[in-house]
Amino acid sequence: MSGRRVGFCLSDKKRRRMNLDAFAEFSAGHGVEVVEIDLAQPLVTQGPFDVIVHKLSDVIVEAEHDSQSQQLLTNFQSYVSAHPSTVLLDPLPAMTQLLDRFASYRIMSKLHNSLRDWHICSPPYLEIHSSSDVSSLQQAVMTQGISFPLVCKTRVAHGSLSHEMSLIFSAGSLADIHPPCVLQSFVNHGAVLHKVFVVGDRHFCVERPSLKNFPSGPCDRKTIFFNSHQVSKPESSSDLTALDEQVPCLPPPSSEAVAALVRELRTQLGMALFGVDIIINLHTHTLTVIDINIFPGYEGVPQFFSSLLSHIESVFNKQTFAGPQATSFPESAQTKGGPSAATTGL
Ligand SMILES: Nc1ncnc2c1ncn2[C@@H]1O[C@H](COP(=O)(O)OP(=O)(O)OP(=O)(O)O)[C@@H](O)[C@H]1O
Ligand SMILES: O=P(O)(O)O[C@H]1[C@H](O)[C@H](O)[C@H](OP(=O)(O)O)[C@@H](OP(=O)(O)O)[C@@H]1O
Ligand SMILES: [Mg+2]
Repeated sequence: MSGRRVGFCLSDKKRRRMNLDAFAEFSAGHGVEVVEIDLAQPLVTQGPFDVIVHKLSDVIVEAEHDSQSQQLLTNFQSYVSAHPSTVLLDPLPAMTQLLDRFASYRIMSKLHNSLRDWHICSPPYLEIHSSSDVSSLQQAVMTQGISFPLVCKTRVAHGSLSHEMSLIFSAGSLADIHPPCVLQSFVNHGAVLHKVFVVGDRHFCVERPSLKNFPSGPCDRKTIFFNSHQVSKPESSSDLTALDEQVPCLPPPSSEAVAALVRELRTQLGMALFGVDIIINLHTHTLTVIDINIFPGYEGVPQFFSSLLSHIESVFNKQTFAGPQATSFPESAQTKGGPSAATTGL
């Protein structure tokens, strides 16, 4: 793959979290040059690029209200429009939709239809666009079939504020929400989260800590405010994740069902780099999708670098054989997962 150039456009935090320097070294060993793109400088003087890998979520969200960020985004979009043979991982419209929980939860809510045979669903949820009185909220919650406890999450699905959420136990506590937000029925799942990390046509399942079980139904308990990064990171351990009583161990989600889910989401989203958070309903054993993330951290996936480079190379091959407009990716052979991650064929 000599002479191939891959541009990366990441925040400093994301660049460090991903260890881009190590990926650049790894890629150089395969004849692929990794170039860090400076959004503040003209891209045309930094290119050309065969592929651009980016996580512009910061810029996209800030561009809503900041002219400088809007200019950076416009510069980027102008370059991409002027260079149609440069493949974006992932396309901006696809990424933008996942920055809005209203949009991503609409996609999740359709899964039980498209994946009916696999008994895959997502919890009932309600979009709260603006503030209203508690009795109207209570009525809307009941009409939508949202059960208590429920989880309140910000509409914006990216950045530190997006991980601040709350567990609400009764109608009276609906006064604690701050619209715009979503209210999603809480599902008891034994404090185990299954993170599915997708890289092109491969995916890896990683178990993580998760919120513990709570008694179903409304109860007179104060709202619990928490940050999701205190709950479901590999090292997360708190009163919120420690089960109050032992429950039977649930089997992990079937690899066939996860493969069907990933196939469906890849088609729906048109993306190659995303994460899906799955829990298993303690009572029905239903595979329940609670979240979708763009370009996640892939922590616990030792095959991330090789899978990302393999996917980038599949894009190169597609470009070579099908001309510069090609952007869909071939299925590729699977490799066995590492000790902490499992891959299943698609
Ligand atoms: N409907 C739900 N039922 C049960 N637990 C839930 C539900 N929604 C969220 N949780 C718990 O809260 C945690 C964070 O939720 P979610 O993944 O939506 O937040 P997030 O900030 O988007 O997370 P991240 O971006 O880190 O994946 C989950 O890992 C899970 O432990
Ligand atoms: O853009 P943000 O900060 O929302 O991206 C998060 C993402 O939402 C997930 O929280 C990632 O965690 P995992 O799903 O566990 O991979 C975060 O990855 P991290 O490695 O930075 O914790 C993203 O930052
Ligand atoms: Mg999540």
